[in-house]
Amino acid sequence: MMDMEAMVGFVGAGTMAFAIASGLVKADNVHRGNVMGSAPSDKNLIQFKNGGMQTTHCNESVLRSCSVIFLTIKPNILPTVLGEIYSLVTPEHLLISVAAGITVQTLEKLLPAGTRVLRTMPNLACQVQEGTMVFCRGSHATEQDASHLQRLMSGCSLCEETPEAFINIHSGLSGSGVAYAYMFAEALADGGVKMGMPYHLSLRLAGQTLVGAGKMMLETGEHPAKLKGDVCTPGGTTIHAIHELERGNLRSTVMNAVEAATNQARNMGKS
Ligand SMILES: NC(=O)C1=CN([C@@H]2O[C@H](COP(=O)(O)OP(=O)(O)OC[C@H]3O[C@@H](n4cnc5c(N)ncnc54)[C@H](O)[C@@H]3O)[C@@H](O)[C@H]2O)C=CC1
Ligand SMILES: O=C(O)[C@@H]1CCC=N1
Repeated sequence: MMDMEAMVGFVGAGTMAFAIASGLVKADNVHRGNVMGSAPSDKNLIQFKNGGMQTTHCNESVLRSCSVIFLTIKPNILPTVLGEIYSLVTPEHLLISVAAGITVQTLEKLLPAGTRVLRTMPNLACQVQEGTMVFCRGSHATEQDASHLQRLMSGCSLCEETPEAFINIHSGLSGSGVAYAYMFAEALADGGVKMGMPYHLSLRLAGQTLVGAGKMMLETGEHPAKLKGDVCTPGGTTIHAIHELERGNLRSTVMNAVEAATNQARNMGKS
């Protein structure tokens, strides 16, 4: 059982912060009134406000009010923001970074000695309780901290503890991967339009096709190659389409995309 009364903070109240915050609230793991997000301008706080969550322009207020805090700012401003809140971080805080590429070593260097840190990589689908997250522990984070995050995320995301090396790979596979899926959905819908179907119907069918395919894979536990085979009638429509996808190097292109994003996350961790 989660402590529903505990405050959960977000330093940075943008897209990813809102996705996690609303996922936690929808999963009934936190009361909406016990979520606090900070950002410099109102523009970025509006979603939090509309969702009944607390907002502030002051990162310090988040540190003073919450013990569990997601660091949901862009990687390039993380050092500046951690510098600003440094003196307010105490052993009571658990800091959970979602910043792509930023290593545990860098986070710990930027925070007071002994700070409990978890490094995570989520994806945007936390917002609809279908997210993925992997995380690793910093040197001072405890078993309880890891279980706390897993309980917190339960109901809005798959959440696995992994070696730190997998975090950048998960950025390439799933953090960014949802964007590849959107491109695939858009292309399916465009194909429908090309063949004469109205766009809105085509788009809804494309989205549901992705949902259904993912659900089949997870619920049956079957390998995607087997499920693909189930769709292919000999001499039928699907195998003709699959031949075209192979001609366009779909699988190799997707593997290259995961590699490119992973390498970019690794580079971001170096600078
Ligand atoms: N967008 C995504 O799908 C994913 C993003 N991430 C990570 O999440 C983090 C945030 O990314 P997004 O939400 O996409 O960016 P975003 O630009 O939507 O959100 C960043 C937020 O930080 C706020 N901010 C700017 N300066 C600040 C400061 N000095 N103090 C406090 N807040 C400040 C902005 O106003 C904004 O609300 C990044 O580190 C990114 O790597 C990780 C996985 C997926
Ligand atoms: O594009 C990015 O850097 C972030 C991390 C994964 C998804 N969005």
